Amino acid sequence: MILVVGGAGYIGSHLVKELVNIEEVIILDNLSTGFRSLVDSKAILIEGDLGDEAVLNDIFLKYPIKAVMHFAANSLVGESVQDPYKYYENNVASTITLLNTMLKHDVKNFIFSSTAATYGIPNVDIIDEEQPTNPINPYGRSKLMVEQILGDFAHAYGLHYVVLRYFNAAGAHESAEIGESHDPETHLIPIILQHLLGQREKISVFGTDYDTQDGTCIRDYIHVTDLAKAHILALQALLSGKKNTAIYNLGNGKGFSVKDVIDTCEKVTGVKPNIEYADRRPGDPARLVASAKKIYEDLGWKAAIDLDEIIESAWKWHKSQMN
Ligand SMILES: NC(=O)c1ccc[n+]([C@@H]2O[C@H](COP(=O)([O-])OP(=O)(O)OC[C@H]3O[C@@H](n4cnc5c(N)ncnc54)[C@H](O)[C@@H]3O)[C@@H](O)[C@H]2O)c1
Ligand SMILES: O=c1ccn([C@@H]2O[C@H](COP(=O)(O)OP(=O)(O)O[C@H]3O[C@H](CO)[C@H](O)[C@H](O)[C@H]3O)[C@@H](O)[C@H]2O)c(=O)[nH]1
Repeated sequence: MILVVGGAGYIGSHLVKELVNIEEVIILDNLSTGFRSLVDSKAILIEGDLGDEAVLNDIFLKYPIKAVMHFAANSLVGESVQDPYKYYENNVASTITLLNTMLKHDVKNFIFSSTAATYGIPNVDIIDEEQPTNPINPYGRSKLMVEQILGDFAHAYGLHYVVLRYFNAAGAHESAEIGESHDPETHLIPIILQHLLGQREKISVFGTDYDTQDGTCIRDYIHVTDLAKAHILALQALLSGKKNTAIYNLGNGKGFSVKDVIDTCEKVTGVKPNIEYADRRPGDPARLVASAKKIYEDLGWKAAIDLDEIIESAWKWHKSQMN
């Protein structure tokens, strides 16, 4: 049985949809940003907080948990600058409670959702895991702190872990039963699609004077189902003893500018957008593109879904939400 913390959220629910086919799944989620409706009916959902030791103890006593996959976090960069306590409390302190309780019950396999934000502003075009980590906001720092804690816990307590640093997660499940639901929504692709469905007046492009080909920021968009598959390979590597500790980037290895993404959305949907060119959003690096070579070499994982398909899947989901 696998415990998925934050399994009612966007990325966690997509992982659960794949994982229920091969393992029994129990989800712990406080539904602060997640939704009961995203949870697969084959999984057990416990509504509770990951910082609540009593709830965690009950779970580890009652269920034979082999591994924990930890998606739960607050993850809005701007909010983390305004309210760092919330981020260090939920993303770091509560994660320590989770790790400590796991270890007390002799559960030693852990998969952690980290982020490209741990790299800060990189000075290379393609980022591999050897690049220095230098996060520029409390959100990125909270994730890097947990990565460092995992290293120390592995050394001292024999914890086995895989850290997955996602670049820009996007898209929806092929069934269109689940997809990206954040409230408020801050991510580029859902914002564009909501606009094209008439739910927003316009799209604001944040910054046109970056040192990139068309002046807008470049990102590496990765489909949630590709992310889910990487988690399953990481889980199998931990459970089989093939890997004890590892850090991997998860991305497509291809960069698309904000303008490229808007153009692709227009092509996929056939709807013309209303675009406003606005100032830069604070804290945005000009370019974040992954090298995911390491996880390919170690576990054979490679992203399979390209930007057109990512947007097609997201469009299908957003249209289904209109009804
Ligand atoms: N979305 C992205 O592009 C992206 C990129 C890099 C990393 N990440 C990381 O991936 C993870 C999942 O992101 P997401 O976009 O699915 O976010 P999300 O907000 O949709 O999901 C997070 C889930 O965790 C739950 N949660 C939060 N705090 C909790 C707590 N204290 N106890 C129990 N449950 C709690 C929420 O209710 C929600 O269901 C996060 O850790 C995030 O930092 C996301
Ligand atoms: O309305 C919008 C929304 C976004 N953007 C731009 O589109 C790009 C992508 O922005 P997103 O908000 O979709 O994604 P981020 O790259 O900011 O953030 C993602 O990557 C980060 C790592 O850098 C974190 O991990 C975070 O959780 C994750 O969502 C950025 O240049 C942003 O400025 C716009 O121009 N207009």
